[in-house]
Amino acid sequence: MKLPVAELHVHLEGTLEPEMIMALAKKNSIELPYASIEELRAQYQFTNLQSFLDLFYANMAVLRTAQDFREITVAYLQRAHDSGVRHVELFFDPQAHIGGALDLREVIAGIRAGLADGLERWELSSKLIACFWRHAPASEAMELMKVLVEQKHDIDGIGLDSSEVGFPPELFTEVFDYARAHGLHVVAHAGEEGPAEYIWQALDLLKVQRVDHGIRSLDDPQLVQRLVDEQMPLTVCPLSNIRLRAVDTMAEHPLPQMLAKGLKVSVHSDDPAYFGGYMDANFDALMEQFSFSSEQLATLAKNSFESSFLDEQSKQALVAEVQAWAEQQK
Ligand code: HPA
Ligand SMILES: [Zn+2]
Repeated sequence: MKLPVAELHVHLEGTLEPEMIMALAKKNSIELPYASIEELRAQYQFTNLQSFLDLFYANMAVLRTAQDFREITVAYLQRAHDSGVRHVELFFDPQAHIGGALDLREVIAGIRAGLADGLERWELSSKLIACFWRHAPASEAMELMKVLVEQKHDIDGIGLDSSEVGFPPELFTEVFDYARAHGLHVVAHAGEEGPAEYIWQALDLLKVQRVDHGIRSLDDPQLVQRLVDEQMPLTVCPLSNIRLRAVDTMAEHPLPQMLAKGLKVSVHSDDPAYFGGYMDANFDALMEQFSFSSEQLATLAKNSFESSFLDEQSKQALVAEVQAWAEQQK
């Protein structure tokens, strides 16, 4: 039996494997600046978050039809299912896909069709979260936020992603107020490269229900205390942190320290096609370095379900499966 987990921090566009990028470019007659898959793969050397985002945004332009979105969603869910994932809360970047021929409604319909396929084929449940770009003006996010609500687009929540340093959460206070007032779940990337101060802002101004990454919280003991007291979920992405140089080596990754402090951490894959793998690869890398006990693994898995936006009954059923897994390890 695989360790059952929830994937709460994965960007759909970050699951586009190089083979899919080349195939979609060909199908949609899009010229890529790479002659071969090897040339494309050679770009996957990142020095920081921005160096990754530049490639990530360029590559996602190959997505042009609702069917493209459906197919990449199903391909991801297949991969997630294979690695023990039982529930997914999927991010996508609407601002990357509007302005062209495709309507936002078709993008969301394509993703939702893929998510429905996943439920039918693998009983994999899901939520969909639209992330706003923090490098774009907050006024643009606000306009889009209103469109999402007024036109009743089928999303479960909103997030905040892209370039972090220089774009503090406070810029998006109004957007998040609006989302909460309309019953949407709210999460935000904070403390990946940016300072602990951005995590305070995400809590106090955006009033988020989860912090994505949050590793820089360890710089601020008062913040750690607050996060522990509130049992605020932090979605940690080990391979992402290494590949984007937020952390130098796996040996220095703060996850064991975060667990030991009683922070509500869980493990996620962020942009698995870019960072060296899916949920299983993240756990393998952690195990190789830290040899976590089955109790520690069960805590990470239990946290992932408890941090999700599933209803209480579903959470309890999945947590019971984690306990059954832990029993089997004895
Ligand atoms: O790790 C990330 N950080 C910020 N924005 C992102 N968009 C995709 N992945 C990321
Ligand atoms: Zn992310």
